[in-house]
Amino acid sequence: MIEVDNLHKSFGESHILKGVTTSFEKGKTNLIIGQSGSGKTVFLKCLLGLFTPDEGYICYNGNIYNDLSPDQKRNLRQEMGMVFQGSALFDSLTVEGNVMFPLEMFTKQSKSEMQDRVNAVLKRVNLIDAHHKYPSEISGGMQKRVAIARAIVMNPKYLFCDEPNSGLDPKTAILIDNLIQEITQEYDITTVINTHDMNSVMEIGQKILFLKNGHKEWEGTNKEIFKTDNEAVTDFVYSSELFKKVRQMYIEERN
Ligand SMILES: Nc1ncnc2c1ncn2[C@@H]1O[C@H](COP(=O)(O)OP(=O)(O)OP(=O)(O)O)[C@@H](O)[C@H]1O
Repeated sequence: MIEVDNLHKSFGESHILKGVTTSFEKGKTNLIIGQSGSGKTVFLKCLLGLFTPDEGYICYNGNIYNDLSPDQKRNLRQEMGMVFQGSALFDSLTVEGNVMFPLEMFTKQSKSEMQDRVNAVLKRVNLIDAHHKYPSEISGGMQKRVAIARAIVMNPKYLFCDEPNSGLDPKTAILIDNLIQEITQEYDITTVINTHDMNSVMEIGQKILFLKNGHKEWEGTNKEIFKTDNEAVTDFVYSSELFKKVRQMYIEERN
């Protein structure tokens, strides 16, 4: 579980995060949504320990980050997996090499232990015959699977994903969303996902945090987002005609 209390972050005169308080439960897919520039990436980077908040704190399974020693902070970072926007695979390494990379960097496992672990996670993301291919030789959806395999190879307690669906067709996007949700539940990970994708909100938004101009405008579940009367949320979520119609149908069904 991650608890965030009164988080503030500024860059010079620009006050970006303005007192965000929220929590993300483990075993759940937690989504951060909001318009471009609302502070989602800055918030995710604070959760990753890449930015130091100016005020407030972040607590990981009961441990306040600021109170940890440098060694404890290093250990905590190794419990975090990250799926970057655009996958960020190493072009010069094979699929297997990409997934093995964190094990080689951060563990003292033998070659055969690492190989077993790499095989297991590649199998888990349904990539069984791409071990020796290079990123340029596989599809965007397969690259995302490799990125997810690499993010979970160290058995993380926390998984952060920045726009995991960007650049994917809607069907592949749903498969990737479902895979992230299954893995989150299976391994009881606290997963936080930055997204613009309204399909993701509806499909896997077990908890949704809506940021507006750096503050928490609304939070709730994908079921609750249908019912909310918060104008900022409805303006944002139902900016497409399709979703306006879906909401209307839902309201009519309820009445
Ligand atoms: N390192 C930085 N230094 C200065 N300003 C920054 C830095 N990182 C982000 N910002 C500013 O913080 C604001 C919020 O940016 P952020 O990237 O968090 O938005 P976002 O909600 O993720 O947007 P998008 O959906 O477009 O990715 C922007 O005005 C951005 O210019």
